[in-house]
Amino acid sequence: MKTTLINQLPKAELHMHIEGSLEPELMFALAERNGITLPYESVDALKALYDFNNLQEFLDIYYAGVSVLQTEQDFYDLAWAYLERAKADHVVHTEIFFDPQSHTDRGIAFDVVINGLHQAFSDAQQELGISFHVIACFLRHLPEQDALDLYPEIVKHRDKIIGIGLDSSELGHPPEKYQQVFSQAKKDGFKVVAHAGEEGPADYVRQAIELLKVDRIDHGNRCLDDGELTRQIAESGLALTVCPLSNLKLKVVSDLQEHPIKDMLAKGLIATLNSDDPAYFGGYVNDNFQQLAAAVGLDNDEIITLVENSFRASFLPESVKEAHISAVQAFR
Ligand SMILES: Nc1ncnc2[nH]cnc12
Ligand SMILES: [Zn+2]
Repeated sequence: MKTTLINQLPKAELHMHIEGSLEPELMFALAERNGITLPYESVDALKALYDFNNLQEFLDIYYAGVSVLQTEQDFYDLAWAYLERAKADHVVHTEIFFDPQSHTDRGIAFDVVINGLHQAFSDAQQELGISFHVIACFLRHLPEQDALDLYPEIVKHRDKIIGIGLDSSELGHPPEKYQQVFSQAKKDGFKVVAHAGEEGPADYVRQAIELLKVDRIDHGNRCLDDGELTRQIAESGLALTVCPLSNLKLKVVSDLQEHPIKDMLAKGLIATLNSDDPAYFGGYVNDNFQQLAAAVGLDNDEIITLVENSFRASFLPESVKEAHISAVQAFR
């Protein structure tokens, strides 16, 4: 049974926005705790809005939702809720994104955000046995100067942050816009990743690789439009963090049966499966595996390869990666 295999496999999750794990029930609870009135009548009224035609329609709701996150405890509770779900899905390592500007731009101190998140992840490492890395993403719809202004805060917390990323509205905001801050981060020894080729063209994927020198590509679906680029990515071993239910909900694919995951694997790409914004897209990582497996007919070998890839593509030390990969190989 695929469901049993998927549930039992120890896995890493490499593309999950912590703000995108804010379930409607927690949003309402935090709103009440902080004396905030949400512009939605009820949890059900909010959920009814989770019907998106594109990335921007989702982002508008996602940025409105973060208004309830005010204190260190709020960020702790948000992260802890995700970690309990991750544990249930047998996630043993997670590399999560957060969007600092979505908080600092409304007056929440960077320290409040990172300290709350870090405490939850440290506690989870002890109590739930889940290791973690944290990646701070810049919002690409904002000017690069805003990212440069924020960057010293990230450096100040470099003991808690492994890398920087690039997310938000992709079309019209190509990776080339962010070369300065990415080259500085690279020089400073941070890992660098970028969302590319989710809605944007294959050329944005090429820019992320050549201009930002990314260590991993988030989404990357549209690289498939360019055969030569796809071959280069496969040859270089650069991994893609693919998010099937996100692709479906944001209409990157019109039907899960049309998801290009098999094509990606057949072309030698190191693809991984992830939940992106699970509270908004209808499923955590195992739901992504299960629904995709059912839709495109993934066999056991392909499922195991995708899980092996999750460790291979992680920023864990090589020896730790190898130990996780051996544990996964035992399922072959
Ligand atoms: N899927 C996604 N694409 C771009 N930015 C995001 N921020 C949160 N989820 C995102
Ligand atoms: Zn994402």
